[in-house]
Amino acid sequence: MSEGAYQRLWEASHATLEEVLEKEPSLLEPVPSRERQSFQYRLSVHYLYYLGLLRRFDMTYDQMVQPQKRRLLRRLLDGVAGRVLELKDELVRVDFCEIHCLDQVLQDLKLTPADLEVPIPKYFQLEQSSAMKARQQMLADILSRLEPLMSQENLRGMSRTEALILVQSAERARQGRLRATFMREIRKEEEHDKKVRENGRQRFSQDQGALVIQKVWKGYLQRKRIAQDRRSEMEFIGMIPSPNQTERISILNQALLAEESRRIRQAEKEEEFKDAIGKTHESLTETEGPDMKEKMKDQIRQWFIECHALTGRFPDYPDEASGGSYLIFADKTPEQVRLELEIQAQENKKKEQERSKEKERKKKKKKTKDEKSRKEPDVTFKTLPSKSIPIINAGHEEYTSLWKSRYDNKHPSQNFDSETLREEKRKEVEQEIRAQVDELMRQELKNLRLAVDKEETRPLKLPKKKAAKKTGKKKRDRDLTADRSMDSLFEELVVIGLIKKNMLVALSDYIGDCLYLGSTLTLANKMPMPSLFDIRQNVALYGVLRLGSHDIHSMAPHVRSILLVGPSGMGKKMLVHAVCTETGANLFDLSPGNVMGKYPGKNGAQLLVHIVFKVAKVFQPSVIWIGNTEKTFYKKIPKEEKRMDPKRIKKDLMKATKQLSPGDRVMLIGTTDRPQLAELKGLCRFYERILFMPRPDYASRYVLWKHMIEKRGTQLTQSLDISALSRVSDGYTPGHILQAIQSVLTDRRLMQVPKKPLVASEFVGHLAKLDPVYREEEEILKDWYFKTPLGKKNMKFIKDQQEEEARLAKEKKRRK
Ligand SMILES: Nc1ncnc2c1ncn2[C@@H]1O[C@H](COP(=O)(O)OP(=O)(O)OP(=O)(O)O)[C@@H](O)[C@H]1O
Repeated sequence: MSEGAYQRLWEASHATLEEVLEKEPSLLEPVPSRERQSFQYRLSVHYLYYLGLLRRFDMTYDQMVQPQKRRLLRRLLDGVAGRVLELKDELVRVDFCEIHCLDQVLQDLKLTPADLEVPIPKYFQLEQSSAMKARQQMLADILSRLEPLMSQENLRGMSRTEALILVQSAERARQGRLRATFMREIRKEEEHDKKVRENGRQRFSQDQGALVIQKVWKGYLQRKRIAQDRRSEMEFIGMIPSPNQTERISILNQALLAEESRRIRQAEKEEEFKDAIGKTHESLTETEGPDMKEKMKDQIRQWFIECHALTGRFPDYPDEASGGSYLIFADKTPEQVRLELEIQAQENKKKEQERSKEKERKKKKKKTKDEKSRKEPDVTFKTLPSKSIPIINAGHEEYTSLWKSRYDNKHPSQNFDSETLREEKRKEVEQEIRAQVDELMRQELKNLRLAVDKEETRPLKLPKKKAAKKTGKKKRDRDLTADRSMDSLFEELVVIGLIKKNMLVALSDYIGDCLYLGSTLTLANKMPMPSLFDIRQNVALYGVLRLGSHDIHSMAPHVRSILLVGPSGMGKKMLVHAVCTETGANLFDLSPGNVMGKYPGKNGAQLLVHIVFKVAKVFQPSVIWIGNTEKTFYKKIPKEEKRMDPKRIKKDLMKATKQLSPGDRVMLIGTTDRPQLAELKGLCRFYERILFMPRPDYASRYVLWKHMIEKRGTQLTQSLDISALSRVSDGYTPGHILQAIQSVLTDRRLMQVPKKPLVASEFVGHLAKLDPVYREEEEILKDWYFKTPLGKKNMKFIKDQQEEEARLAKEKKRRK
């Protein structure tokens, strides 16, 4: 695609954005609880629109070359991502759960399930800072240094006798196998001879023989032709993929190459632009600077004189904090400026008085409100004020005023626009020169006062520094490792095994299809369970988008920790690794098993948590993974685990997590398959979001089988009934499915596939050897989930709804 194509895409996105922004204020109006459904519908529509915008802005930002436009696009992209996260939070508040059935909205907007996918901005990986890359290199270096040591530890010596026995048994096995093959062949020959002797040879005439051969050959040819016709028809109607993959792959490769070459051009143009920024700044300072300086001085002098003529005294010079002499240039008379300054001082005083009064008033109000709410629960829905909308608005305005109505929009240039750059830089230079002029003019004003009014120096009004808040914040915690460098702490954590190298796996590798009938199930009063697709989206929203960019993190509602709950093999660990891969985050492993014995002693746990959080914050983004997190929150520690002391770090962990603030890109991810063993309150208080992962449904199992088999390098054929496999694998997790595939598709079997196609029955035997997720286990997990705060709310909401429906039905009956 060309620069023009991306320009058109950008224009189309802004047309949609304008529509959405117009409707934004309507979401802020409170809506009574009975209109919950329509409110949820409006929220969903906005959510889907913003998701689409995020996808398009990401594509345009990734491929557009013009550096000034890219800067604006980046702001818009981050703003829209922030808004998506805000809307997700709103949806959770309205739906009382982490999954949202958007199938109906999807249909109404004429979108496809692929539009529900949360796009991960490509710049997360492409624009990783040099510091992040250096850190990854450092980790690789340390690990490579440790590797020989570890492999030496693992290498167990072998005695001479043991080695001899091993070699002898291998040799005997080889000879045995040879002899067996030899004997089998002899036996076969004997059997064949015996048969010939018994039956005697069948005699055919020449014609009969020719007939037999023709029959067999023609039958074979016809069968082959029919299979070919059938295959090409299926390909034609799109039921099976075309075997000519090379053509498809070469087209894809070409597209990828074109994208890559645009990225290279981006880097070149960015370099040029950076050069131009410096040069423009210099040239403006040299050419226009002196003029600007003189003009400013004249204007300020004029102001001094006018003020003196009007009020009989020289004015106070505005201090630096309030913008210096810039205040005078904002189209105001000197009198107005002076008055404003005085009024401002008075207002500040008033505000402080009012604030203290308001606090008292609020306290009283809260009391009465509490009493009221106890009497009549009145639920209303409205969205919270957004942090990202002002940023999106500003970006949209900049686009409209600067880029929308350009004459060259049809064939836009990839070069930067020097006029726009000069305009921007002029403002900057003006500010710098104003600061210098202010300094000079303050001195001049002092001299004038002395010479004209014989006035000694007036005390300069310094803005009062806000008194440090006494209430609330306690003293900052003591730094236990103040004398250590960050690099040495990092190295220590790697050596000790608390920082690990994450497995490279993309979030898109977490396979799973979405639930297509969510709304229908809800209408039938059946609670839809999260699909693997929902889980992937939630991890993208809570984990990846928040950690990937500092700007998005500080804009989005703050989430410090998430908990993944599901049976073993559901891919919890895989998701943790995927978050690290997509965002380039460090992986800290604070699982109880891994923490055991590290930093022992009374204050060891405190030191451990302190170092981990310190390094995680400095080298952000970071993921702190707590596997088997139920152990850290055990209700009762089992006897056999007492030695491990799994709750050792709990207190310090909770304290340190609370201290994470917006902008600290550190996320705690807990994983567990037995949450019922932990104390519910502590676990739910610690983890802000809980994502429940039940076993996969039919649709997900279907795509899992298909993808996993294809990933092993085989083409699916008609002989393999994936649908049947998906049916019989009900109750099995993706981990089980993967295990079954790995056991069947050995290298040997893969080589045989062209001659002997795969069939479903091959997999069933291996699957049957594995233990599925039993109904009881799943019921326990579900029961646990409905005891969590959000689960409880959900249950209550459904119960209320059912009661309401029953009441309405009764009333209807009575009326009849
Ligand atoms: N949705 C999925 N798509 C592709 N692969 C998956 C999926 N879910 C799980 N897997 C694969 O299944 C295997 C098991 O997953 P993983 O170890 O992450 O599960 P887990 O839930 O953490 O298990 P445990 O609770 O036993 O630690 C991994 O190899 C993972 O790659």
